[in-house]
Amino acid sequence: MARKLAAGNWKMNGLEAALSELDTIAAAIGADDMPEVAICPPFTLVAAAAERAKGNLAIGGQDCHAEAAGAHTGDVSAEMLKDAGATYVILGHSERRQDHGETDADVAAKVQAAWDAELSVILCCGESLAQREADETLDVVRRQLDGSIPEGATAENLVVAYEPIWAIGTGRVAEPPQIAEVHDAMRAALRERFGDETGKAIRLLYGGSVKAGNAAEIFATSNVDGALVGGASLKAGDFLPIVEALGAA
Ligand SMILES: O=C(CO)COP(=O)(O)O
Repeated sequence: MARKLAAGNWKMNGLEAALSELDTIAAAIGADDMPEVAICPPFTLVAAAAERAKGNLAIGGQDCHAEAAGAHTGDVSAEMLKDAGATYVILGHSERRQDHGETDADVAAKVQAAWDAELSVILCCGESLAQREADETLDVVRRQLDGSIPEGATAENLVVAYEPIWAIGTGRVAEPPQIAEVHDAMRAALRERFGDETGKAIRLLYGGSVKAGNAAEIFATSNVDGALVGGASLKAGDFLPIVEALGAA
């Protein structure tokens, strides 16, 4: 079974001083028996973070353009992330889908660009509160997976993160049975589409108000191979207990 993954998404947070948190995280996770740990800082810190991670810690971007280069003011390509030292990129986060109108087709094009640049993708999906209340969760997630993942997924180039929008930054974490229902369905969909071996090995992360206090319960849930952590990844003191809980799970 693939190594579990604890990934931190710093979102639009972090000035140079935040790299001291990254140093603390990188120093703490040297041991081989720890899960894999990735931090995805804002673009401005990717190169410095990769330099300071010293190979203990994977570094990722939070988005990339679908094209490799060109006249796209303000955008960053997958190849540029790779060049800066990133090995991961988060794509299809609900904040990008909402703030920038990204569709599943847009996300799929970005995933392909990331793969072309040999980055591993952390692909996000998840329903809104209205969709959950309308009992559409499994359909929404299935549609996002079908539409956002191109052919050619492997356990090395893809990680899928289930992040219910109503649980992001709200302190309202999904209940383990709710997480299990979606993760089991995602696992089945991936096995159906990419074959048993690949579908079983693609890591599935839960994201949405993961904290030290709820991490153990989440990591004990069916088909949860790690977490994508927002707010609690900004401070080493908040993030490391989550990493330890994953190691112990
Ligand atoms: O969106 C998230 C990670 O990508 C989750 O954010 P929070 O952990 O702050 O709820």
